[in-house]
Amino acid sequence: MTLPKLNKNQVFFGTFVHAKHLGELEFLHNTAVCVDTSGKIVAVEPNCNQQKTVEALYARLRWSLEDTSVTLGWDKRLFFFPGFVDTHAHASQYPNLGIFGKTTLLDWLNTYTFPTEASLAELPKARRVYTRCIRQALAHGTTTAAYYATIDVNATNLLADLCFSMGQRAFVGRVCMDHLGPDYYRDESADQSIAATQATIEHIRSIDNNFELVSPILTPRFAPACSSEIMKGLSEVQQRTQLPVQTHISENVNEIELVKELFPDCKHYADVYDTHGLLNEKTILAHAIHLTEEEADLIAKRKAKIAHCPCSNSALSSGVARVRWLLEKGIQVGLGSDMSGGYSPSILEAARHAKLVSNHLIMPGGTLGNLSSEERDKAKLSIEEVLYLATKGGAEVMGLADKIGTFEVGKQWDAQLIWTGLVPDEVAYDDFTTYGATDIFGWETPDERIAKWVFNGDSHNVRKVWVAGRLVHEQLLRKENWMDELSANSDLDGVGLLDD
Ligand SMILES: Nc1nc2[nH]cnc2c(=O)[nH]1
Ligand SMILES: [Zn+2]
Repeated sequence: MTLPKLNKNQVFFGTFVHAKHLGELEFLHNTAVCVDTSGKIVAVEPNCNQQKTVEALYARLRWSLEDTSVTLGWDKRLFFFPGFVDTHAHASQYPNLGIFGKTTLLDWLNTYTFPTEASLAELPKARRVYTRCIRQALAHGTTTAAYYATIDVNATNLLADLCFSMGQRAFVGRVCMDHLGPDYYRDESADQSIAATQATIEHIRSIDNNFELVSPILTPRFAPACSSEIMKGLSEVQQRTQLPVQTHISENVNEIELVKELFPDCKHYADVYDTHGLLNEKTILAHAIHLTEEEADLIAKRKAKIAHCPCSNSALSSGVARVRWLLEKGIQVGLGSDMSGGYSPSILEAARHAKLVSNHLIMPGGTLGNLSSEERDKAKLSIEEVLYLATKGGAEVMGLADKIGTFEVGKQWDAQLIWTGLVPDEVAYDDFTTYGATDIFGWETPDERIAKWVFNGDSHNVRKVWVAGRLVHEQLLRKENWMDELSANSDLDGVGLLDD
């Protein structure tokens, strides 16, 4: 199968905001973005508030009004933003979002994670979980995600099917782990694990021949859960297929000790992946918190990428990754929700958290607290920088920078239409209307509006979402009578939530 063509060309009018370079947001006002039937941007035209510019644009493209569908975003509460890229998410852990107690990585895996992942071998349950996971990700503006599924081939294939049918761009990985995991959740052998991975690759090829929307990704869970044989086997598959690879690195201090014990001949954690042929420009490494200088230099040399997962790193008290340090070494960095080490499906949440933990790093008592004040200011990430990581940075990490991440001719229309409430001139104290959590009064500068969205925005602000030109999410406005509806349907899930 391949993606069917759209039946119309499309033009989007309004304000477009994107980050073409680290630390810079570009605002394109009064602009039209034209998208052809393959979902590709073919023109980005300024001054389109003028009729004659629009007419000339249609003439140049040889498009007629009848063959073109139009989305108007002229309202000053609206702007288009590139779809978010989640470079690290465990779709199979979605039902556990927010559930982690006081655990840290290794006991969290055994207590919450492995039992949940194992339970998804039951396909109706997997369908329910994966459908909600994708729906929520799209509703939060995530147009592309690198997903871990489970060790189960059928459930992993189902995740790929759902991404394709719900229209999310995704890498889907069947988790490989033949070591240390519990008896009930472990591959039987390296050979079985590689054969199962191969089965998922073939399945994804059968639904998306050229991996246009959904691609397999080789997924050794992390070094402690993988034998040398499994890692070597996956490296051979990669050399044959050129597929991307995802895994974890240097997330937790106990995990690092375990890696030292298990691989005594390797110099360090990064060297484990390197000596097994898994450290290269197609590798996405999640976390990378406690890397040594030597490891970071090796990662930079191999051009491997890093998924920064600040919500997870805070939730599991893993530590704070030194993002500025990684970027200055020339390593490409994106953001990951790391559901459900992370508590939220939202990459906007990851972006704001990335900003805040970069502040924590340099506070007195923080890891870099002894730096000079000039160096400390430099280590902090700005809003413009975290929005870059959430979009173009993520695209680079996934090897998709030529396709997504910004609004430029030649890229795919992967976008979200953001709405920020505008408080009316007159508000009464007994008016209970809210305009989302981002109250815009109208006097804010464009940068300030973006800052308010980054710190208080959520899925309520995401009006529409497109992937490859296709509308994949549209916000349904809340019905006024939802309370009546709940009491009329008292068997609805969740109604008695507070009773027991
Ligand atoms: N955060 C996180 N780290 C891991 N390391 C190995 N497996 C996992 C996982 O599922 N989540
Ligand atoms: Zn993870």
